[in-house]
Amino acid sequence: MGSGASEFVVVANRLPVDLETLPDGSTRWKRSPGGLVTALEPILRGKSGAWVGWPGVADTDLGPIVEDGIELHPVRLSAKEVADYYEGFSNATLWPLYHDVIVKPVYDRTWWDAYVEVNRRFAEATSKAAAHGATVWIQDYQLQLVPKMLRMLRPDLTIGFFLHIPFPPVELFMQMPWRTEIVEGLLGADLIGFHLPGGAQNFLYLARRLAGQPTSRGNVGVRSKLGVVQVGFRNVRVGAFPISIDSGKLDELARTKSVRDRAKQLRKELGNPQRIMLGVDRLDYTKGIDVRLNAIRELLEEGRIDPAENIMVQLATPSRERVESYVQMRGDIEKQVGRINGEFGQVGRPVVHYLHRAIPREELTAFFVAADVMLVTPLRDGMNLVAKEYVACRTDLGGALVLSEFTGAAAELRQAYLTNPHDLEDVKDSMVEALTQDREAGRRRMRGLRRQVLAHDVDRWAKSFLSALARDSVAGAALLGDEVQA
Ligand SMILES: Nc1nc2c(ncn2[C@@H]2O[C@H](COP(=O)(O)OP(=O)(O)O)[C@@H](O)[C@H]2O)c(=O)[nH]1
Ligand SMILES: O=P(O)(O)OC[C@H]1O[C@H](O[C@H]2O[C@H](CO)[C@@H](O)[C@H](O)[C@H]2O)[C@H](O)[C@@H](O)[C@@H]1O
Repeated sequence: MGSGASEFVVVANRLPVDLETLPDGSTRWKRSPGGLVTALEPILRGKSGAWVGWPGVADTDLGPIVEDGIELHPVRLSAKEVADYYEGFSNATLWPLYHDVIVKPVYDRTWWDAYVEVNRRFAEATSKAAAHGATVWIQDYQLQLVPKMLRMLRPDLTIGFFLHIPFPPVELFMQMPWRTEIVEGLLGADLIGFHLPGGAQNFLYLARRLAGQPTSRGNVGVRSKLGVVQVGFRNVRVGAFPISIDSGKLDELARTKSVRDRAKQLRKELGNPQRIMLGVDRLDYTKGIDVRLNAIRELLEEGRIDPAENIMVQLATPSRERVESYVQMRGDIEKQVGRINGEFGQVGRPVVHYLHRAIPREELTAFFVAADVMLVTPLRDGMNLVAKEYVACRTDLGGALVLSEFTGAAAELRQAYLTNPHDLEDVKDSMVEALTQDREAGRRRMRGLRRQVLAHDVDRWAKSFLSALARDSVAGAALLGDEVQA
């Protein structure tokens, strides 16, 4: 297969923009949801590379286009492939399996066939876009077979892979009927990145057990002490690179007069309550939106918070709306919101303000600035960029972050009010602590959080991964890894 022109290629299930069809039949590009796009878009813009991905709608044939300075290579998916590969295998098999089986994963052989087929198409499209000797960075669980497929097509490429969601413990991963194929697919990369050392360790163990490859045994560090898997003559390195946000840019945006004025106005529109709690999530069962709503309801029932003075705003971006577990969860959450407002709200003064739509970035920033307590309560989350965004927006050192221990972000944001989302009493106590925190103590916590988020931004994440990828794999392994043992 011939080579293309791009020296640096990002490959992700989604392009950074989705093609949207308007009611009059015309189309326009709209930013894709989720943290992966938030993180990668600024990096690619700075590198004039290419992005291979799905435009978000089925059965659309599009040639390469340039959008906002990024060369986009759309990959076509049929409606059946969207159902089987994206909604099915990616989001009803892998997503729940990798998120602690919060929902039972479905193992369907036709979905697996579609996953293989679509991964092959992504590998072929990437092979066409990448120049000889280019660096290719493959993203996330939807494309775990692409590294091996691409290496077979293009042995000249340097291939990195990053997993944005947790990599599960061996006991759970072993459920997967195609577990060996997935591990071998990933081993096609030169460097495999995870958010946390735990994910990297889980993978090393499985590479030994399922692929039968010798691996290093020592602990993997954060951006250091990479693990190594020996695959024939190749050394595949494995490491932890916690992702982040463009903290400087968000800090700047949060300081603008328009955002600060809008934050004040939002407080007024919400009835100037003493405390505003905020949740911002894709509407996903991993995010623990139900956990925080249950906690609020019980706190109200117990009289520990006053509904006239403590309100909550939940911004929920629509997500994976045709996947059964998402349909059901939306119904459950909307019922919970209705119940709380029915029991504790007043006419014109609900306790929970719930919006099911995407909010423009500037408006979202104003919500972060306006909120006294940010509620981030996932049952499991790879990282959770929202937690970091809230911190970056608190230029005034105000606010408090309640953060689930089961997010990747909790490993870095130690001054948050950390909580176990499986323990409702603990969540309630953390919320009350955050709502009633002493001003000075709160400022100290926020100062510590901001130090972490501003020093470790998305640029540092990308540079740490890409510079490790650039290091010669043999010499790099000797320098960075532990001794390799069978
Ligand atoms: N502009 C905008 N961004 C949103 C909205 N809801 C969530 N996001 C962004 O989507 C990203 C979510 O990332 P993360 O918390 O890591 O969770 P993920 O959805 O699982 O990727 C963050 O950058 C959020 O700011 C919204 O309504 N509007
Ligand atoms: O593309 P969708 O199916 O609409 O889903 C949106 C994205 O969700 C996931 O995001 C993850 O990546 C974030 C950045 O690393 C991380 O902070 C978060 O914890 C993850 O859940 C998913 O991994 C992406 O592939 C999706 O595009």
